[in-house]
Amino acid sequence: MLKIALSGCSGRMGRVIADIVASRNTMQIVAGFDVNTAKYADFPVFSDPFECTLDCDVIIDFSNASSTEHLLAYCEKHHLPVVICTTGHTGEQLDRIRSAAAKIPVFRSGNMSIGINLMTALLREAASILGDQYDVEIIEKHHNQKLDAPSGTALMLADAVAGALPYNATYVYDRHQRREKRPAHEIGISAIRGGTIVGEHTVLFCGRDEIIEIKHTALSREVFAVGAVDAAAFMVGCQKPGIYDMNDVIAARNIEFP
Ligand SMILES: NC(=O)C1=CN([C@@H]2O[C@H](COP(=O)(O)OP(=O)(O)OC[C@H]3O[C@@H](n4cnc5c(N)ncnc54)[C@H](OP(=O)(O)O)[C@@H]3O)[C@@H](O)[C@H]2O)C=CC1
Ligand SMILES: O=C(O)C1=N[C@H](C(=O)O)C[C@H](O)C1
Repeated sequence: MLKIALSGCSGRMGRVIADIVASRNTMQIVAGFDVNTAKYADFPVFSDPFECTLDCDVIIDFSNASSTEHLLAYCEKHHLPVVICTTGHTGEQLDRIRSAAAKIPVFRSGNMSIGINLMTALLREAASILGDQYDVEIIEKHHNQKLDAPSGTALMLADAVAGALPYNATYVYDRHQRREKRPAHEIGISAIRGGTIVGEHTVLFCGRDEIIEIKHTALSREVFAVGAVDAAAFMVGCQKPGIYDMNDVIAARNIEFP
């Protein structure tokens, strides 16, 4: 039985994860960590991971970027693999994640759905073919409760495109004070917030007289939750310190993207 501790257990994603784990007989949530300790689940919830003395095999984290450093200290102390799904990290927080990966297995992805991870492969292909003849713009849409912008996914998609372009792209998040034509070699990233949109990401390659759009729509939070639970099972199997992402989980299942 896989024993999971769930960070951010009282939040939107935490509650979906708890339902999915409860529906599987190979795993259980033994503890939750959350600043909000209101009772939503049938496992104990701790406001600080260090208060928890229960045994677990892996941590899944959907909380807040400000809690990552403390959570990593706990994982390092107990030598536990961690699946970080939280987004909105600063450069410093990302450095801390990388330094933890020298000691423990760390999984990190801005999006846990198979569809978005396939999309990154399609984007790499498109960017390498279209090169510098097409302007790249990314539009992401999310619910009005989301704290960070742009989304972790939008940054992940931008990185996939940028890595395949023949130039060093600059990311541009805001044009409202600029009074100039759109320079080449930019990737524009726009964030829209409203209502209950689960998550929509569109990447546009805009050329002369034609536009190619590659778009992903998440219709429920389950797509992320299933990916996170699969990643947790994968991380318990892989004992080596290092940084892992959804491509490692997909490869382990023998699914091949181009
Ligand atoms: N990688 C992926 O595929 C996905 C990533 N996400 C990311 O996961 C994170 C959570 O999303 P979501 O569930 O919608 O957000 P919620 O705000 O619904 O849930 C986060 C939970 O964590 C709690 N929390 C806030 N600060 C801390 C802290 N310092 N320590 C412990 N717990 C804390 C919140 O409490 P309170 O409400 O009281 O602040 C809340 O209960 C976000 O960063 C989001 O972008 C979301 C979906 C998919
Ligand atoms: O906060 C969310 O809801 C989501 N966050 C992730 C992100 O920042 O990309 C993933 C997903 O789009 C939902």
